[in-house]
Amino acid sequence: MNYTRFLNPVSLARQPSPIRVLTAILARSPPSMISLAAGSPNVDLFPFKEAEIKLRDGTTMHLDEKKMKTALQYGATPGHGDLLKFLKEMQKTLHNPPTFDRPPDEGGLDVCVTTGSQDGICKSMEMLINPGDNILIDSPTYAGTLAILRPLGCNMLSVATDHQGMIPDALQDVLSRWKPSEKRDPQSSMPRVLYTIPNGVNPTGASLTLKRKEQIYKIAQDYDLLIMEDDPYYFLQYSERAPTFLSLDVDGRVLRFDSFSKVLSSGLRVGFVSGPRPLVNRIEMHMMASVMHTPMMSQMLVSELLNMWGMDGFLKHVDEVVDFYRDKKDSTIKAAEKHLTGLAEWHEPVAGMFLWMKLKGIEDTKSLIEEKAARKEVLLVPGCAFMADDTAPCPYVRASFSLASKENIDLGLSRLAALIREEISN
Ligand SMILES: Cc1ncc(COP(=O)(O)O)c(CNc2cc3ccccc3n(O)c2=O)c1O
Repeated sequence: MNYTRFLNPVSLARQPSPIRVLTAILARSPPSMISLAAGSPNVDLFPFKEAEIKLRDGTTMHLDEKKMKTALQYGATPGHGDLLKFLKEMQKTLHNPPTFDRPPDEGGLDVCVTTGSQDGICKSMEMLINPGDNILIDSPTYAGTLAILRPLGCNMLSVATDHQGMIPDALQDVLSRWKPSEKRDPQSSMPRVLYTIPNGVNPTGASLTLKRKEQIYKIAQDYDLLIMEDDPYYFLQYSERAPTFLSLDVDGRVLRFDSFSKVLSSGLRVGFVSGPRPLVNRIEMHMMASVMHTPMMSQMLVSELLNMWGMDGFLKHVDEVVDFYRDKKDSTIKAAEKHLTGLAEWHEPVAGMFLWMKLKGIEDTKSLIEEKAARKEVLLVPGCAFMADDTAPCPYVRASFSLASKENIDLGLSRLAALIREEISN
């Protein structure tokens, strides 16, 4: 893979920070090394000494003085060592990437902790995209990614999706404007990046089948596309976890974004990007210049928990989380069938926390939701929020079933039904 063709001038201009280089040298030096280099504050002056964290399962996690000092001090940009080690083992166990043992300059797999997957996606788009570039995205897609892309001035080429995610034939149709051979023409306007959410799509709740992933990966090979696999709902799949693009990635063309937000904590802001070393290295240099690293306290809490639980313990917790969301999904579908049959259409989600509904007889849901629904005391997200063109009418709404009680989901959907009846009778 020629990774340089994917990098924009800003990313190509990035250099490792001299201070971070010294930090890395110090990290691998013997205790006899005398450092007069880093401008790090003296941790003995920090007021925080140690911590006991009570877990819901009745156990306790203890941050002793040594761990507390590490958690309170500057750390390495790629992430806290113990956490990074666990994450790399996790990727090997769950995805067995073909690039795992490849040399770094040949696209060997690397991992960098990010401040939520949002941070990784944002830094990656700011590494890859130039104003005027064409980029391929799911339609509909995550509003947070649209918010990243809009200011970059690129052309978002929407690829149709259905209840099984991105449609490979639709992707091929969008790309039919170009010849695959144009991948060798630096002046070509052909897209270089494909962004997709493979599981529990936000907002549709759809998941790509393995067959579709294989078809999409083949198209990405034909046109030399990078695949950005944004997968925060990977651990929220209601049935067996499907193979990922990372597990198919024989070329080193996948940047995968994982997140602990849906299973451990969203407020700790711990995610991680996995992908070819030449690309992850550029993200790290951006991280050095922007925030230096994801907060060490957050990383320490996640690292201590994962290393205490081990992979089996973590996946046991994931199973409990999946049981919760599957049960909430079931009660949401029951309520939708009870109140919205004939008024709306939907597919049953197979992962995640969202129900995507098309309201019948209503051309655009924006004013219905933002003005009238609020008066009925029910809040959803209008479908236009998930569209590259958010000015076009959109008959869809997204309902999230993660927080509301089953009773309130039932009441909320009954209020939505009353609202739809009023709207279509006018
Ligand atoms: C597909 C996809 N990719 C990346 C992310 C970011 O996850 P993180 O940075 O790892 O925590 C998300 C998070 N999605 C949302 C977050 C959110 C936060 C406050 C309020 C509302 C929110 N709504 O509605 C969301 O959908 C996502 O759905």
